[in-house]
Amino acid sequence: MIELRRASIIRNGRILLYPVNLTLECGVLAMVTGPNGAGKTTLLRLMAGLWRPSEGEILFDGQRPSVQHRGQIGLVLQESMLYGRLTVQENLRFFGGLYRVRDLDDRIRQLAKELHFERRLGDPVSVLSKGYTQRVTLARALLPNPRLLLLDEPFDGLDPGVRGLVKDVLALRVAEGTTVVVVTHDPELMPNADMQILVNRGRVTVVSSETRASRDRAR
Ligand SMILES: Nc1ncnc2c1ncn2[C@@H]1O[C@H](COP(=O)(O)OP(=O)(O)OP(=O)(O)O)[C@@H](O)[C@H]1O
Repeated sequence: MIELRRASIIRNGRILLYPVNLTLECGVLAMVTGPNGAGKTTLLRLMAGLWRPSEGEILFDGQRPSVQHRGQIGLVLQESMLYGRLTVQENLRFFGGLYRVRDLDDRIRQLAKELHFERRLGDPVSVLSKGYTQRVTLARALLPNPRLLLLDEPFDGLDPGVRGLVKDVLALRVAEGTTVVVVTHDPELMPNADMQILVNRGRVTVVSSETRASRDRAR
């Protein structure tokens, strides 16, 4: 699905990510861990196409990234990227419009139900708690049904019940074939990850990897 070929990020003469080779197939759940400042978010930005590789290249389905691929990537960074003065519904309508999501109101209702925030659709985002904001941010990323979902600390600030809910939502997307990459400081939150990626001082290492086929065989 996505392949990084000796892709690196250099900013102001500093290497933030050393050249990395990494391939993520469809329907893989990958967990990215590592200390603060290691380069985890930088890796997400690189995969999302927000930052171009300084060296090397990224391929989507074997092709150079295009505008069409951008629409297939859902990205949740630590800042919510929602408009505080707009309601939850208005925000989702706005982003859904950008992504040209079909049957938008139905899709919004469906995601609000799935992520348990239907009763907050009319509230301005600025009054939401962190846990609700996280869920709405995830819904924004899920609106266009992305094939690649990149999440930076999606469990941060969630109570255990909501963490379980978000995990289920992600597991369902993985089962449907979405490739999901989750940055987390707590590996115990992702015991089902097919792939563990460690980032340390800009160096990316795949610690363990299990293909979908081998995972299915083990069941
Ligand atoms: N826009 C930028 N320009 C230059 N350097 C940056 C930029 N953004 C981040 N960095 C640097 O890149 C390095 C990696 O940062 P990054 O945010 O990827 O780390 P992280 O592993 O996600 O950390 P954390 O766990 O604290 O979120 C840090 O030293 C940071 O200062």
